[in-house]
Amino acid sequence: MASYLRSWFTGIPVAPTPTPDIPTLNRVSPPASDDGGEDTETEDNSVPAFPALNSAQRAAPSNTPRILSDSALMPPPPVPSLASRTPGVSTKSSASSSLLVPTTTTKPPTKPSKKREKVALAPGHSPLDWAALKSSGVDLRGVDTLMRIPPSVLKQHRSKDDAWTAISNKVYNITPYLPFHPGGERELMRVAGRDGTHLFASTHAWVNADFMLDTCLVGFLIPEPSPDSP
Ligand code: HEM
Repeated sequence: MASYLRSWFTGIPVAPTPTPDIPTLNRVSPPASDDGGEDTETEDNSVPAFPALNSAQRAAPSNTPRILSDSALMPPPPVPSLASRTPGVSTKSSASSSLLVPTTTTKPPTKPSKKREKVALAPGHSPLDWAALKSSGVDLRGVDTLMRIPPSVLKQHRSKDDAWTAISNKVYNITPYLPFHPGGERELMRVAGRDGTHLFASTHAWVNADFMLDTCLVGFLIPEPSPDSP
């Protein structure tokens, strides 16, 4: 066994001692004599060298990292026209590598076309007050039943105290909502007596008119009936 281990550690193959009846090729396992034969008396207890004397580690020149000198290092990439730059002046050729603010940002921002006015609502007319009024059970429709309303009928309701508008084919009485509208009465009156779907959506598409005005529903917008129809 000892000779087997020694050959494994040192890497030097131990020449098998061929015996007449055992072919050399079959000697893959330690020889039977290792278990307690003649080798036990001459057991080798010497500690093998580590790394092995003929190992690749020992063969390597040195594993200490080599400190490269400046001349041995890869040179940095050339900086185009950096040296010839005048501070504060943009050069077209070095526009991509320049640290200057792009010229496009020096233009003043264009003014918004329309200014949205903030409207101060009267006390007691906050969105919460409107929600409370809606759920109070007070009649906000002003009509007994829901109706089919053609544009000609809608047109007749365009005064502040009797204002209707159509949004997505639903006709609402907007009179009670006028003092609660965050955009102001004047803006809301622009859709009185007509289809306000487009103006409403272009102003605040995120507002849920159906929810805001559900208790103000008076009917549904229908196409104008032709004069010939009965
Ligand atoms: C007809 C039903 C309408 C309802 C239920 C309604 C409802 C509302 C609501 C809830 C807000 C507040 C939105 C928010 O804070 O984000 C608002 C704001 C506003 N609405 Fe309306 N609106 C209506 C129609 C209109 C119309 C027809 C116009 C203008 C033509 C208009 C102009 C505005 C404006 C300018 C604001 C902004 C107010 C601000 O920024 O403080 N609204 N509206």
